[in-house]
Amino acid sequence: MITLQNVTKHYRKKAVYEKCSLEIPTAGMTLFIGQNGIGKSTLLKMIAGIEKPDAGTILYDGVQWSANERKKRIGYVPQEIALWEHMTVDENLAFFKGLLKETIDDELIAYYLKKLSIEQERKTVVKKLSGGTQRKVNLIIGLLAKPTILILDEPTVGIDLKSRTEIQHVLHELSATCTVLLTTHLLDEIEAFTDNIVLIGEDTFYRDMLEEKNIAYTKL
Ligand SMILES: Nc1ncnc2c1ncn2[C@@H]1O[C@H](COP(=O)(O)OP(=O)(O)OP(=O)(O)O)[C@@H](O)[C@H]1O
Repeated sequence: MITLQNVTKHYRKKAVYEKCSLEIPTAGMTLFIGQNGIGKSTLLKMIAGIEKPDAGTILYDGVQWSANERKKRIGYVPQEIALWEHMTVDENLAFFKGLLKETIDDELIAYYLKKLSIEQERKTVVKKLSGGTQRKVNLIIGLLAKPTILILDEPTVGIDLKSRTEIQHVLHELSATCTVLLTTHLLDEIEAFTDNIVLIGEDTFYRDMLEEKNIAYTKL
């Protein structure tokens, strides 16, 4: 269980979270949904340890993790592409592997490249790849450290249906052994990943939509 206890986060005068508490199961996949600007990315960044809450505590299976533990155990895949664009896919993978102490082995990397249909692109420089392919490489980078928690901020934004399906399959598979947390604005993803949905904010559109589709959710 990932537990948020009385978490408060402000940006200048804007209160994004005010004494918020939430329990997120570590089994399976959790989707965070809600309108633009409501605080989904902020929440994921706080769980990943990239942003610090102003007050409150985040516990991982009942304990607080040090910055080092979070770095070791949490894979974070940002919304924006975080790759070296003048380097090839293989060079990027080697570079990011080099920053880590323990990583997944090359066979597993080859497995993900194949599952995501990008094994032909290994020698291509990133700037020549489509946005969708870059996003897939971004995802594999997030998996390199063998995370026990994988956090993805809109992992399938702006990519075609086939690629989205491939990413969804990989995430489903991963969620059997790893906690997967992600944000999405896509209805088909909300319907496909109904393990655990957290609705952020008060907008009734989302609540009505989930209730109409009979999808259970937790409110934050
Ligand atoms: N570094 C920052 N400095 C100042 N304000 C910020 C910062 N990061 C986020 N915010 C503000 O905090 C609020 C929540 O932002 P956040 O990015 O978490 O929302 P979101 O739900 O992920 O949005 P979207 O769906 O558009 O990605 C927004 O009002 C945003 O402008």
